Amino acid sequence: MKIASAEQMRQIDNEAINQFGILEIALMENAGHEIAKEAMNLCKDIAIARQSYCILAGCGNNGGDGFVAARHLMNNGAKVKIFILGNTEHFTPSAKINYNVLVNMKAEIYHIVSERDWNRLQISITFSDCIIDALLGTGIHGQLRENIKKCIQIVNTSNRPVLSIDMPSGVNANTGVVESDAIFATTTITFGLPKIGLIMYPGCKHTGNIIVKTIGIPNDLLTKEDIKQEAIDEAFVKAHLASRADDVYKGSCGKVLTLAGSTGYTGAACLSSQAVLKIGAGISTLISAESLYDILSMKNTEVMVKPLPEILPGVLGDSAMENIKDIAKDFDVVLMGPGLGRNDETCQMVRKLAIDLDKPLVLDADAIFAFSQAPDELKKIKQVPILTPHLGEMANLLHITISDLKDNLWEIARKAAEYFNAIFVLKSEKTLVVYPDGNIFVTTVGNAGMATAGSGDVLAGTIAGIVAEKLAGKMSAPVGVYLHGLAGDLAGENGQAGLIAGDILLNLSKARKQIDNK
Ligand SMILES: NC(=O)C1=CN([C@@H]2O[C@H](COP(=O)(O)OP(=O)(O)OC[C@H]3O[C@@H](n4cnc5c(N)ncnc54)[C@H](O)[C@@H]3O)[C@@H](O)[C@H]2O)[C@@H](O)CC1
Ligand SMILES: [K+]
Repeated sequence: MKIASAEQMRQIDNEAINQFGILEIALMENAGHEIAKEAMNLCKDIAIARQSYCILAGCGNNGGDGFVAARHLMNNGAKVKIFILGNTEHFTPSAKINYNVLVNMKAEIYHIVSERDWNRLQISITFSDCIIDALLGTGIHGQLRENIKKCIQIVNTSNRPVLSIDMPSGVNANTGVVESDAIFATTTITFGLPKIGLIMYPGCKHTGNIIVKTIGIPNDLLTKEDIKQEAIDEAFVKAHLASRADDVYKGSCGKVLTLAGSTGYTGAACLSSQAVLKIGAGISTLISAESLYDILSMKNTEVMVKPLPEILPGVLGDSAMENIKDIAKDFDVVLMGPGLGRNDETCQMVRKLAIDLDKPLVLDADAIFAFSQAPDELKKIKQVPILTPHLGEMANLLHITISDLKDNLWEIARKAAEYFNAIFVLKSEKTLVVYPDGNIFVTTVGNAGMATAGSGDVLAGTIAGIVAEKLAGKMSAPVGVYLHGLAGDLAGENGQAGLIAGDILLNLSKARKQIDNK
């Protein structure tokens, strides 16, 4: 499913209204109806006449959604109290209409002004079965006003179920940034498309379950090409990863040549070349500097190891280059970089190989470092390469600081992908896959336990394996990112702290089965 910024969502709403002729009030009605249904679902263990709701509303359309929900809940027989924060003179027209309806229905409405109002709010929250958060949606701007902040703090310490409307109030819809406070929701019901801030940190920690309702917005608007962000979720992977045929043989399942490892870093070579097989490719061959051959062949059984002449103990350089080019002819994909080392000659070899080989390439770790010494060389690569930097490696490649990169991550990543004509898998707590055409895919799986040595090596091998198997085509990088994250989540079921890269490796086939089976 695509994900939208606040501006894109506003644009979609406007087009639904102005081009398709759907009234704003109708969209709000649909939204409010869905909210009421979900609220009753959250309270389904309580008889409807005993259900008690506390609706916290701002004066924008988010509050308006809350007013419609209040009406539907009242009509169903639930007890509803509505608390309004903000200046009612600033009601949006649609919020005002629905507020007036509630007044006509003699709904229990309180405007939070005095200390007494705050006390009443506190008590109502304590005794409610569900709080509906209709304070702020995509219209948040600037620092939170003090009354909203105070209200959020009361909700967050109440220990009651919370249904947030569109966004957990306080989370920036464009970035996921929480400036000061934000509601921690049990469920967030969002409209049209999920907003970027629901997917990114720290916003994603505030959402609880996310439910998306399209509220009658025409599908053409929700799938427009100019919305260039998409979540990598189960549906995405199922749509893009074809099933393996029955009549395959190892050669037809994809062959990956891995150039990885140096003295002290044989583990990186093993993890990446083994991940190639564990994710499903048929053949994995690892190039080794000759003095590492014994250890690498001891550590690998299914991966074939080819020793080549070295320039220093455990270090590959010019002397291996022609051999590698020759060997690579038989492979579908070349993966370079995990633990390969940063010797000048190694770096030069990596750059020359990447430019000369007319093959799909996955460049990780030290291969990315090699290009940071001459970034423009990346543009000479014949096919669109996949680079898998973490934020530090990306900043180093672009010769900027990590904090500058973080401040404007999406824009910088988009520009870099376009400039270098490369696919960037930007590894962080929310890994992004950025394409030269500006499309960004954001993963929805993975956990903090995966911040562990070797996790990136497994990812590089996973992606190379998926590219080689040719079942996910242009979407191999996001599919690989998802399967790696899912494998990490499966491994994390036994505890996230202490999860090691080998655990992710072991769970790759299970992750893939989970996608194939469902
Ligand atoms: N436009 C549409 O067609 C639809 C909009 N919908 C709802 O409308 C929402 C967006 O509505 P709006 O654009 O009116 O915006 P919001 O209702 O999200 O926020 C605007 C209100 O919040 C206040 N506010 C903004 N920043 C604040 C801050 N830092 N501290 C305290 N108060 C602050 C403003 O004064 C204003 O009252 C969506 O999130 C969604 O819930 C839905 O009704 C579906 C249809
Ligand atoms: K909200």
